[in-house]
Amino acid sequence: MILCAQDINKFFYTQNGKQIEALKDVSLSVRKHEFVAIVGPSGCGKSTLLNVLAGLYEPDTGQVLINGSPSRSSSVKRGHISQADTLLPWRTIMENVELGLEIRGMAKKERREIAAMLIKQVGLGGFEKSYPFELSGGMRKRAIIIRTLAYAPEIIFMDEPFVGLDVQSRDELMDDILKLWQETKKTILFVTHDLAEAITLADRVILMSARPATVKAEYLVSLPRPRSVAEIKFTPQFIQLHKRIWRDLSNEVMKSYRNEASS
Ligand SMILES: Nc1ncnc2c1ncn2[C@@H]1O[C@H](COP(=O)(O)OP(=O)(O)OP(=O)(O)O)[C@@H](O)[C@H]1O
Repeated sequence: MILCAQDINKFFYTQNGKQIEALKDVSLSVRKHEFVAIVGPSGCGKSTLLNVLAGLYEPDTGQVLINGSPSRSSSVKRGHISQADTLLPWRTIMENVELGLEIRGMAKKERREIAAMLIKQVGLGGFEKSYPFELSGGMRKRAIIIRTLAYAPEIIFMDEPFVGLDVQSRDELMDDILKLWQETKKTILFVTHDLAEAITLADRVILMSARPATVKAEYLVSLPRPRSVAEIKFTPQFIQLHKRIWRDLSNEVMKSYRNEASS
C-alpha cells in the first residue's frame, strides 16, 4: 500500500462557533499505481478528505500514512491539482510547465527537455511561448496537469480538475489523463461529483456517505484498459456498474437533502 488512512475524523468550526463534522471514522487504503476515484453527495466532505490524505489538513483524530510515514512528514513526492486555474499569468506555457523543476533547482536545459516532451504529449506543441490567457480552458488544464507530472510525483491528488470545462474539452482531457496514467502509472486519487467520470478513469470507486462523510461502499472497475472516453460509456459493463453505484449514491444524496432540511 502506498497510502493508508485509519479512523480519520475531521471537524470544522464556523464563525459563530458551530461545529461541523466533516469526516467520521474514515479508513481506506490505496495501492501503488492505483487510480482511485472518490464520489459522494455535494458538500459531504470529499475535498476535505483529499486534503487530509494529501497532508494539507491535519485530521482531528486518526492518521494518514504514505509509504509507512505520516503524510505530513513523508518524503514521497506528491502533486496536487485543484479546481482552480493555478497557471502563473506572467509566465509562458513552457515557463509554467517547468516551474516545479525550476524550484527544485534543475538546470534550464534539462527542465526544458522534460517540459517540451510533456507539452508535445498532450498536444500543446506550438503553444510553448504563449501566455495562459491565449489558451482555452481545456488547454490551460492540460498545462496544469503536465506541470504536476513534470516533477514526477509518485502520488497525485486531483480535486475536480474538470470543473468549468465544456463537455468536449472534459472528454479530451480525460483521454489525456488515461493516456498519461497508462504511460506513467502514477498513483492517483481523484475527487469528483460526476459518477461517469469516476468509472471512466478509475480502477476503484469509493462512495462517501452524506455528511459526516464515511466510506459507504467501494466498487472495483474491471473495465479493460486502454479505455476510450467516447466508447466506454456505451459498454454493457459500464452501464451496469453506473446503475449500481448511482442507486447507492442517490440514497446518500437524498439523506444529504434531508439532513439539510432538518438543520
Ligand atoms: N475551511 C473550512 N471551514 C469551515 N467549514 C468547512 C471548511 N472546509 C469545508 N468545510 C465544510 O465541511 C463540509 C465538507 O466540505 P467539502 O468541501 O469537503 O465537501 P465536498 O464534498 O468536497 O463538497 P462539493 O462536492 O460541493 O465540492 C461542508 O459542510 C463545508 O461547509
